[in-house]
Amino acid sequence: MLVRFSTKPCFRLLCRHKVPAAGFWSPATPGLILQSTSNDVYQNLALEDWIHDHVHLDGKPVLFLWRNSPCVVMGRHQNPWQECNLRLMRQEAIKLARRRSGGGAVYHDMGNINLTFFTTKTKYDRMENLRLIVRALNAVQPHLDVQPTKRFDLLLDGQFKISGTASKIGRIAAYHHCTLLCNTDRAALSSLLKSPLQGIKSNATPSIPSVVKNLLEKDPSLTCETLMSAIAAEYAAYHHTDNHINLINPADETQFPGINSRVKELQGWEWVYGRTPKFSVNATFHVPCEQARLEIQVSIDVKNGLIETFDIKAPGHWLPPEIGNTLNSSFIGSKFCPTETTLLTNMLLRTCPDDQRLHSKWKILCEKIRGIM
Ligand SMILES: Nc1ncnc2c1ncn2[C@@H]1O[C@H](COP(=O)(O)OC(=O)CCCC[C@@H]2CCSS2)[C@@H](O)[C@H]1O
Repeated sequence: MLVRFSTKPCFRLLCRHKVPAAGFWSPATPGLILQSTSNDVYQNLALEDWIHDHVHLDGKPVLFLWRNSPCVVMGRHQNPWQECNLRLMRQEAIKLARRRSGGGAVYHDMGNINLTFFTTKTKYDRMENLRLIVRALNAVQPHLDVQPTKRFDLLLDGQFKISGTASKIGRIAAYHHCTLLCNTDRAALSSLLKSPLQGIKSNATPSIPSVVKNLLEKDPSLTCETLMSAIAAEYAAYHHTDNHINLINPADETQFPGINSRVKELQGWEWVYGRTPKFSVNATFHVPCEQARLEIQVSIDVKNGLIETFDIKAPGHWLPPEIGNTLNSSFIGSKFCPTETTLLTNMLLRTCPDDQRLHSKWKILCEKIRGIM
């Protein structure tokens, strides 16, 4: 498979808006294949949106190939507390991203390839793209049994999911992006995509869990690089275009003006957590009390990631009602987030009477509350 690499496609000739010139791009080429040099999920998602918003795709579809260091990418209308194990993600420094397309939450690492098919809205065709991937896979390994489903997943051997799809359709442009599991850490995938929380009520989009498999488990001689080259070659053949893979750096503000502010937005708490559809949590904790265990109930409403109502129900002999009320009202308006809860708790402890027993109860309670965030 002969795929040539080069680094500077010229976006000026492609763009709907004026951007600085860079490198080469033949306007006669009926398509373009790009590959990101970055493994940062926020930069790659920002580049997708940049291309969607700036590039003139009429008669020039674009295929963008990218891989990320370990992260979870949820859909635009999802609830991260419901979809993933946030505590584990923080512990392992796994990034969390919210994409602009809908659908469920997936895990990415360097063993997972992402493919984004950009077209005009009228040329948008997910099944055509998936069939192209299947042809590419069969060109590398004719014995692979891979089929697209009605949900636009790709299944290996009729049962194992190897690819999930999502898309964004704009006024003029559209993109279909999908994953391809080559050699992903499946243990990490399943532990990170499992929320330990019960008792969340929301209208957020739920993910549809599947049994997944890596293509390399089927054929250990495959590599992500071979598969990307095969897909690029098939894309070039199908679109009668050059099979150059143009390497691009999404951090390059001179090629992609405004990209860095898009990256910042995608990294921000307001986008990742604050865009979660309104939800409520009901949790029950047990706290030690003399030789017994007491039950404490907490109900929280969260809107835009901020606590809207907070109601803690604890036996009056354990937590004096006026302290419970202070806790309830002080949480209102703060972020549903453990760091913010720690700050709040420390501040409250400084203002409350110097009662060591109360302090320790308060700390236990706040630790439990942090545990659900
Ligand atoms: N990387 C990857 N690939 C395929 N399937 C996965 C992956 N990670 C997790 N899963 C499985 O899919 C379900 C969720 O399926 P569900 O159908 O709910 O969601 C999706 O498939 C969304 C795909 C989004 C693709 C985008 C392309 C570029 S940025 S992300 C999850 O619970 C796991 O069982």
